[in-house]
Amino acid sequence: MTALSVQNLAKTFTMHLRDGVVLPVVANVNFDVLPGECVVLGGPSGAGKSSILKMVYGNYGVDAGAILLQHHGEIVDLAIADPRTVLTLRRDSIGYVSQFLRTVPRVSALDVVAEPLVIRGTDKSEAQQRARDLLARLNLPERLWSLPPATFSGGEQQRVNIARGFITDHPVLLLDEPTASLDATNRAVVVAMIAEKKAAGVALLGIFHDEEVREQVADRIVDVTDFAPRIAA
Ligand SMILES: Nc1ncnc2c1ncn2[C@@H]1O[C@H](COP(=O)(O)OP(=O)(O)OP(=O)(O)O)[C@@H](O)[C@H]1O
Repeated sequence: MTALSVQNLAKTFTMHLRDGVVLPVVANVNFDVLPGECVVLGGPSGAGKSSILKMVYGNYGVDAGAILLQHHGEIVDLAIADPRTVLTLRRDSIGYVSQFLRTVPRVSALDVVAEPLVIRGTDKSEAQQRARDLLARLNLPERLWSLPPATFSGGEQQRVNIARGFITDHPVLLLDEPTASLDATNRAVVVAMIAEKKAAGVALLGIFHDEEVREQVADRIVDVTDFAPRIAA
C-alpha cells in the first residue's frame, strides 16, 4: 500500500502583476512513495521540484490532479481538502522540514523543537526530553537551547528546524534541502536520522542538491523534467 500517491498533478502560475502572463510549471505529475522508502525529486534548477513539494504539503494550490494520503485510517485527497482538514493532516499525517526556520520571538530553541509533540498531546516534560536528545544529537551547543533561535547562525537554525521536523512520527515526511547549510559531521547525523525514519516505515519525499547525500538517502529518483508541460505552439 502506498503512503503517498501523486496523480496527474498540474500547476501553472499566472502572474497577475505581469499582464496575466501564464507560466506552466508541471503537468501529469505521477509518482508513489511507499512506507519505508525515500524518493528524491531530481532535475535541474527551475524544473519544478519545490513547486511539487509545496503542492504536496498544501502550500500551493493545484490546477489538476490528486494527492492521496492515509489519514486516520482513510484515504484523503489533500489537493481538494478544506483548510481544517489540511491542518489536521499536517498535525497527524504529513510533516515538512523546510530549508529555513520560521522563528518566533521569545520562544526558546527547546520549545520550538518540542512544540509539535506538545500540540499532539505529549506531556511537556517528555516532549522537552525528546527535544534535548535531538538537539544534542545534532550537536547544537547546550548554551543555546534556552535562547530563541532568531540570532542563531544559518546552520544552527537549520538544525533546530530538523529537530522540530523529525521529533514527530508522521507517516509521511517531506524534506526540502534539509542539509543545505550543514557541515559534514551534521550532514552525516541527518543521513542517519533519515535512515532511521525509513526503518520505522516512514515514507520520505525530498529535494537534495548535495549529490553525496542524495546517493546515501535515495531509494529512487523521480526526474521532474518528465513532467515538463508541453507548451502549445
Ligand atoms: N510562486 C511562484 N510564482 C510564479 N512562478 C513561480 C512560483 N514558484 C515557482 N515559480 C516558477 O516555477 C518554476 C519552477 O520553480 P521551482 O522552485 O519549483 O523549481 P526547482 O526545480 O525547485 O528549482 P531549484 O532547484 O532552483 O530550487 C520556475 O520557473 C519558477 O520561476
